[in-house]
Amino acid sequence: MKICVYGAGAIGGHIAARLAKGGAETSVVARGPHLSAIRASGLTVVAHDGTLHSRPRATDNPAELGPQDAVIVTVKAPALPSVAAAIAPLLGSETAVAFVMNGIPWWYFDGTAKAGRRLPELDPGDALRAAIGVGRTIGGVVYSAASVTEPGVIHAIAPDSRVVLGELDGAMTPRLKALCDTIAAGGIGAPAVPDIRNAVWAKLLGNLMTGPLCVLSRSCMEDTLASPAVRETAIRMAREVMAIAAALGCPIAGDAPEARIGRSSKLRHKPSILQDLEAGRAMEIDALFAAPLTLAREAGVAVPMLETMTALATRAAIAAGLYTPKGVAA
Ligand SMILES: NC(=O)C1=CN([C@@H]2O[C@H](COP(=O)(O)OP(=O)(O)OC[C@H]3O[C@@H](n4cnc5c(N)ncnc54)[C@H](OP(=O)(O)O)[C@@H]3O)[C@@H](O)[C@H]2O)C=CC1
Ligand SMILES: CC(C)(CO)C(=O)C(=O)O
Repeated sequence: MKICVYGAGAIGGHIAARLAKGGAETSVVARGPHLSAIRASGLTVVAHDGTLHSRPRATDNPAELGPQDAVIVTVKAPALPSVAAAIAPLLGSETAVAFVMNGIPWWYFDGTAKAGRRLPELDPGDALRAAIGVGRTIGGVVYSAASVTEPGVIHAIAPDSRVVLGELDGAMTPRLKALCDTIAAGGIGAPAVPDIRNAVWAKLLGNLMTGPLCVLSRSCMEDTLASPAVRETAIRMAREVMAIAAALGCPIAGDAPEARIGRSSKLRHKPSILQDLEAGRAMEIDALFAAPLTLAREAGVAVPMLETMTALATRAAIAAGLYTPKGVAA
């Protein structure tokens, strides 16, 4: 398959490395010093199962790459309008576009009975909807703990990295299977699921139970969760996320919050939203904090711990000049 990873940072770079390893015709859209390094020396990913080195075609100009079988979008949410503005040359009549990101996605209601509903802050001006369209779109989440440690070099430390993909209407289509198989050929899990919104909420659980706390502590998950009181707070936040997800018909299966927090507290990973704060990059407040709480309020689910912690973390983002409230999170 001919696949372009759009925004080959920590997550996209790791996925691109897996695609290349699995034999896909891989290209990346990147920019700045990271792009220069990939062009000069290739992409290096230090992963739990060894170091992957590949030389994908790399550019900041999608027109150089032309139409793809699939595009995997892995930018941070605030960069999505720039993707909408530039993605056209990558799209042929059959190109699928998978969004592999954290948070409530722009397409959340598409493929459901509430298909007309929008969360405008996630796709301002319907730019993605117009440029890409719902028909091309595949939903995705990723389990990973990755960072760009120097231009061209990514450390992906989680031993169980996986990409979960699903069609918006739950169909098990050939294009979905082909994309999952191609990613899996590179040595990471890539299950296709019939209930991608459940996967979105299951992943959000991880982001919401540690993200706000780590933003406040400015520390990695292990250090943040070292205190029993903080761990207890994280467990209460996890229970609140589970309550929202259940109320929305997307129950989160799997381990109890205690076990999840136990695993997180062993990771010396700074959540990507903290990486953004430290690097002075626009933060994914709308997708990770504001939109889930909007949905909680609409569903009538009380989430006092999440309200407090996300409000404080949002305030830190505003104070750092890395987030401008659009109404819902103010
Ligand atoms: N890092 C992690 O461990 C995890 C992250 N996630 C999620 O995955 C998604 C991606 O995160 P992550 O990989 O950490 O983010 P990164 O910032 O590491 O990667 C995004 C990359 O996209 C580039 N980019 C943005 N806009 C453009 C553009 N218009 N043209 C070219 N390149 C562009 C960025 O460049 P620049 O740096 O110049 O802005 C950056 O290199 C997010 O939704 C995140 O929440 C999910 C699980 C774990
Ligand atoms: C914290 C983690 C690894 C999982 O919740 C994540 O998704 C992130 O770094 O953004």
